[in-house]
Amino acid sequence: MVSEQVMDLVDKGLMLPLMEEFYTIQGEGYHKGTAAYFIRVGGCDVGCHWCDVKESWNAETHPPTQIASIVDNASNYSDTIVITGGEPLTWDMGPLTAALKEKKLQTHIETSGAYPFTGIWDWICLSPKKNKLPEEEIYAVAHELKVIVYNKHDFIFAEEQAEKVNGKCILYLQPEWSVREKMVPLIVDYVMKNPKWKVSLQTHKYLNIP
Ligand SMILES: C[S@@+](CC[C@H](N)C(=O)[O-])C[C@H]1O[C@@H](n2cnc3c(N)ncnc32)[C@H](O)[C@@H]1O
Ligand SMILES: Nc1nc2[nH]cc(C(=O)O)c2c(=O)[nH]1
Ligand code: SF4
Ligand SMILES: [Mg+2]
Repeated sequence: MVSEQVMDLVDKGLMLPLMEEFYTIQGEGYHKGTAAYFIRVGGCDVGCHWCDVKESWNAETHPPTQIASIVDNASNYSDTIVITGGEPLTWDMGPLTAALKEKKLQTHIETSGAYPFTGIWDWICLSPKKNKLPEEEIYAVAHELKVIVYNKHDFIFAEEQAEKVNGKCILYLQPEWSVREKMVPLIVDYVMKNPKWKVSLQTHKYLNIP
């Protein structure tokens, strides 16, 4: 049981349910290939059936952790900190990102955008989900749009989402891992026909790193 005091600190974003942290190479999207420290925050209600981190969903299984200790630790590893989850925007990202910025660290987020936008971010990767669409405000500030392609309808969904993002946003199609053999040829063909899109692969899975 978590005390009411801890629940209040989590509500304020001063503590966060921390699932795991690891220093690795960003595998996906625009910053692919760049060393970064990942902070995976528990809690997600979006429910993607193909989610590759379902253990993250239940916030109660991840210990509420003081943001000061998360930041002190992260600053030992890298100048670039990727906040992921779970769905990080489940929580108020304001205090965590303010503390990271105070240490002059680059703040990146991986998000579905399904909850209100909070935090100070140097890079926003928006990966929208059909079952819980992004809140409107994130489309104007996203730096990259990364649509997961599980079936052919996802190309239509990708175009709908591309209509909504700002003009500078870089557009990626990323195969859902379990169907990659089937979807990669379709994505390659689609990108050659529609070159405003780029291919993103989960390169960390090919490299056998976290
Ligand atoms: C696990 S999610 C956590 C962050 C946030 N909840 C989100 O979905 O953006 C991190 C990234 O992995 C992608 N992802 C999750 N499962 C995947 C899978 N099976 N194949 C390809 N990409 C996947 C998500 O779309 C997202 O871009
Ligand atoms: N190496 C590596 N790159 C990633 N990019 C996004 C990830 C995520 O799960 O959010 C991820 C991840 O889990 N590992
Ligand atoms: S939104 Fe992200 S963490 Fe949540 S179920 Fe979907 S892929 Fe997994
Ligand atoms: Mg991942």
